[in-house]
Amino acid sequence: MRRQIVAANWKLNGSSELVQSLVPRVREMAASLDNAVEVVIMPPSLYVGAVKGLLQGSQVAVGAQNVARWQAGAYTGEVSADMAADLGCTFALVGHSERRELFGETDTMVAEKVSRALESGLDVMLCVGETLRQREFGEAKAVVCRQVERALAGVDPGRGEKVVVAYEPVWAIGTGKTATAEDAQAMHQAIREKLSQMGFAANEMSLLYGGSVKPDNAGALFAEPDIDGGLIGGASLQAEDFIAICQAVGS
Ligand SMILES: O=C(CO)COP(=O)(O)O
Repeated sequence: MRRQIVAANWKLNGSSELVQSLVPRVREMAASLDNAVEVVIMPPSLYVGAVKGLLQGSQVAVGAQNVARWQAGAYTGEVSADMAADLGCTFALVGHSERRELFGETDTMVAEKVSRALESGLDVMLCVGETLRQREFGEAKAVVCRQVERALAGVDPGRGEKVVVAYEPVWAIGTGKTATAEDAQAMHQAIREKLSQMGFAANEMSLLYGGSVKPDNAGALFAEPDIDGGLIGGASLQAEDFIAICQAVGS
């Protein structure tokens, strides 16, 4: 059974005040959702404990936006997958394009982080996506499939249920430009084929779309057969918008 998931990536946004005002509203509205969507909040790691505390007894999950390549040691400023799991996270976002571009994360580092997250019992939300230039050169599918292959090369294909892939075209993130539902579907299909070639039970795996998802475009994206939910940046900071996007799954 393919999971339907909508995840909030707060990125470097938030405060104690935002946690206190937003999380209870998401919790309340998630409880009244009439679909089976899994809702995940991924705040900056310093707020994970506070967010988790406000979600006790709720089905809304918490995730880490990033984990270290190491589980412990002299790595100042890092947060490990073990620590995220210890604080009640059930997901780790790995390989976001902002991490790849701004923090120099290579496919090798992404693969190491995938391994650490799985070792810690977390579900991995692996982000992949092409730049505008790569798309214009007709390389989008090759780039994305290579990212999938390299990130998951060390993962036992029998563990596919622990892996979610989020396709986020770099040119659509925070720009207001969304991939058309048809283009996104075509890429999701290519990702599923790649996963299948790698030996994963690809039809059982959940593939999310991210990049300027808003309440007014979520329905069309989620109606596509290979798009199982979304990874939401800006719109996840507004309770109404985020919940409207959650409601668009399966509707
Ligand atoms: O990067 C994203 C989620 O991880 C998408 O961000 P936006 O929804 O702000 O475009």
